[in-house]
Amino acid sequence: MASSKDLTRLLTGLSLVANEFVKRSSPPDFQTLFKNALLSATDLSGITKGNLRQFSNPPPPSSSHHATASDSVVFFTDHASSQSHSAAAAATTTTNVDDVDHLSSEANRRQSPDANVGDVAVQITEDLRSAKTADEAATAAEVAPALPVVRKRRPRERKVPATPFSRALGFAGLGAGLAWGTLQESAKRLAFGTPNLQGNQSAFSPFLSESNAERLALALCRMRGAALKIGQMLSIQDESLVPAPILAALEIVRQGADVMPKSQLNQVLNAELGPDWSSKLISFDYEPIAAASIGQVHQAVMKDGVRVAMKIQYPGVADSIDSDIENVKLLLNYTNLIPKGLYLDRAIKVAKEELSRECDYKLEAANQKRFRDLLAGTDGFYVPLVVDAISSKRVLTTELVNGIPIDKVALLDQETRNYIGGKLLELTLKELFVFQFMQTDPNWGNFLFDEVTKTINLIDFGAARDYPKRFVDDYLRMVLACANGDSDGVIEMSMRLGFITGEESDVMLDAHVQAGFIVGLPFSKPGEYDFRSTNITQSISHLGATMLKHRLTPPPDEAYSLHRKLSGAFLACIKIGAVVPCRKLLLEIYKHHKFGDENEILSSGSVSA
Ligand SMILES: Nc1ncnc2c1ncn2[C@@H]1O[C@H](COP(=O)(O)OP(=O)(O)OP(=O)(O)O)[C@@H](O)[C@H]1O
Repeated sequence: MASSKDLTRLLTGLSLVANEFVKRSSPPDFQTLFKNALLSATDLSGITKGNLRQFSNPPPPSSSHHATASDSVVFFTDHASSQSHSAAAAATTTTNVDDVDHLSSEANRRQSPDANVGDVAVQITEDLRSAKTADEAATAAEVAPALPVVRKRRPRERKVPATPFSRALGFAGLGAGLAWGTLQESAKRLAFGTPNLQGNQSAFSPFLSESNAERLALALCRMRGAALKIGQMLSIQDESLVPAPILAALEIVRQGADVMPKSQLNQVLNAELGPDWSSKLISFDYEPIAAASIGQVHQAVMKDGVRVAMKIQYPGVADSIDSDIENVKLLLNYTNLIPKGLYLDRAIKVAKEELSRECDYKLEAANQKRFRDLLAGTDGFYVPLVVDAISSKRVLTTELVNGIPIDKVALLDQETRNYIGGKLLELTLKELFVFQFMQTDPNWGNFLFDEVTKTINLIDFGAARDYPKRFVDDYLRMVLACANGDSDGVIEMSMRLGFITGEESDVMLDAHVQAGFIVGLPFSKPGEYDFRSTNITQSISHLGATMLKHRLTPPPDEAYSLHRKLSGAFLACIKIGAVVPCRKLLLEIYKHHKFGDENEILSSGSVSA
């Protein structure tokens, strides 16, 4: 029902604008302010405005460069400079000659000229929709729950709000828009009654209405940066736990952000790579293959003919991580949706650190090279090469790879899905327990399955981190205790790792141990674990509420990214309906693991296969 609390929310949203005024020593001129206010006002009425992408070709950057008249691809055809620039690129790049040769041959092997990732994914979805034979229909029915009906959004071209002020204003507009949506929904419920959705969904607050969820999603797509990243993290959730309208809105967020206009894109490229950046390329496609949370990705062809993906960071997002997250926190606070036991401040601190690392593409390049080395001898995985000569702190150029994103492999045959599920779990266990270095962003788009080579192409290493040896040793002991149903072992290791203090109530300890056993279930029995018939996520969510209520300490810092990744790996197996010999994979790791402190063995628990 419309209440004074809703009005307070509306005012809190608007007060963000006022706050920003007070904080700023030099307020913007009134014309800009008026324009921004208008933009926010437009957003209040649905936040759905924005120009659809229309790529008109600009005048060529110099006389030696030519734009095609037909589409978004611009060709740079200066032959003389092509040779010298190609040589310069080869000289400055840190990849060695073997790597460059390898890059060319790998690229030829992997890049089928006409197909791109999106096409394949769309094709699969189309196949599902148009299944005609009984077999196809049966397969479609089998995978149907794994593919929610998604409303496709046409990408909008909108400038990234790049200054702290324009970003704060965007959040203020969103805050006010959400409050307005809440008022509308409350009024609707007053007149027509609370909608009777399935399960307990009718109990959701009017804040979580369908229109508010969509409003939030579209605003995040326009803002991009840290806020969108958080939305995308939330979007990787089990369908059975999240109400359908919210899930649909989060899917919008997951599909990608709005697109930077060409002028803004060129500004970033010139500033990062110098005005002659195009001299290293044969062509550059101004239509992005993806608009992600922190940057958008474009295809280009290098002078040696190799196709590459250039990830170009949105301006201003790196400098506004702190303020973006504070604004998200403000929004969350006045929704009253955050339970106390979430220790939001701690989670926010960790998120800020992770996001600032992700904005440093030099760090990402280093992570990617490290993973490439670590996985060099492992069958079934491929990490694309980094092209240092066309990379900087805000631009990352890597070899272009093909593949179907993991969430879209549901229509492939069972054997292939089992293979992919097994490979994903093998990789996850290896990263943590063998490499002690993990890519912690479980976004399904980061794993591209190439059907021809049966290889999972891995991309996006911005969120990679090391785990200390002692943490890894104890975590492995804890996972084994969970798998073996050993409650003393779970409690002992959880205390050592900092998940509990030991002073918790019996209710909390019991919930903690039960949650551990549920997560350990796939590893508990010899043979194959069938992720198609699991209810891990539902069981955990019941215990989660108890744990949030009775928790005495936030989880250790390492746990945030780690648990995001582990649950991402499980959810991927559930989503694709894989059947995986989980215990065998775990015991294989355990058998070869060298514990740092050999004397300290797990108090109980067997390692029988
Ligand atoms: N080397 C590549 N080959 C093919 N496609 C790529 C490559 N690099 C990036 N992409 C495409 O661009 C998308 C976004 O790239 P990436 O995940 O690296 O960006 P990000 O900003 O870290 O994204 P996110 O917000 O998902 O974390 C990928 O999902 C993929 O579709």
